[in-house]
Amino acid sequence: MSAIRMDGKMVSAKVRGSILDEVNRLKERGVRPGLAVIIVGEDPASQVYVRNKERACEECGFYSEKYALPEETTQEQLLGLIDELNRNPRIDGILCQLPVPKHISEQAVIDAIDPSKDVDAFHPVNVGKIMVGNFDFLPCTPAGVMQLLDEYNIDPKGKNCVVIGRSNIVGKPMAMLLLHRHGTVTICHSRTQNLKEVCAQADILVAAVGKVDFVTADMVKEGATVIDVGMNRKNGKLCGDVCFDEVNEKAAYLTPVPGGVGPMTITMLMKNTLKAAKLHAGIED
Ligand SMILES: Nc1nc2c(c(=O)[nH]1)N[C@@H](CN(C=O)c1ccc(C(=O)N[C@@H](CCC(=O)O)C(=O)O)cc1)CN2
Repeated sequence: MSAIRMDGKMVSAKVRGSILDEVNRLKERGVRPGLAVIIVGEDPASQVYVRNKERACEECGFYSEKYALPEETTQEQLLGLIDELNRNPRIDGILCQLPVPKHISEQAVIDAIDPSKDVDAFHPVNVGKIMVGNFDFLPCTPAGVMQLLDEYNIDPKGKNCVVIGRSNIVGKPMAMLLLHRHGTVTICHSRTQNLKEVCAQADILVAAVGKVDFVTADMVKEGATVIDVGMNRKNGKLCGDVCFDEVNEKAAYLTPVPGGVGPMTITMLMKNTLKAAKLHAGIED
């Protein structure tokens, strides 16, 4: 039997609808969430993501500003812009699309964003808050995965959860969020021994590796939930880390690429921006 597809587009549309409702209510109190999106250089995939973030802002009734800076932008110039946006009261959320060009330090950019406007939740202050379980914002991709699990009534509590990948953006925070929900979590990476065996024990398997067809059916437990966070290209076509057709026959739940975690990432950004606006306006949840 084929796996149930976890439909990120459908869940996103639902969440964005409820965000728009809340934005309409906030309008009456003179509050409109504002997001500034910065992109440096011409990376084609980043341009697509930034365009989709602008569209999501429109859909949710947010105010937005986009800063498309040339590849040669210096780190000083970029930090100068972030400093201005930190002080701009119309802007509740700031993000710089990653990756940035090599001559710019990604960490310096992240560190420069006011933690109260860090809607990516990449700033060390927000990372620390997530560690202790007392956070304002959750990183968008892991938060999107958690929302998808909730929508399909998949509770990580007491389950074996395996995350493949240990990036600061996805792998590490993903593991933390599953742990907060009482999952028994293992993080795997390039030096993990017996990777196949470890993955095959997973009730919930999250692949965030960035390699085409990395997760094959023999790595998947019968009836598992498989979440594909990969964003790769095979013969020009977008695909994830999971060998979809074969894993589809073994898993109980599976996210497609495209249409799974990706749309959720942008929707969670909207959720964080709404939260930032409410925090700045002194409105409790
Ligand atoms: N500042 C940030 N940079 C990056 C982040 C991030 O969360 N913050 N994550 C990724 C890219 N990303 C968001 O920025 C992202 C990736 C993919 C998608 C998405 O919707 N994918 C679609 C397919 C889109 C396409 O046609 O290419 C899907 O999976 O259906 C959204 C956001 C790295 N950088």
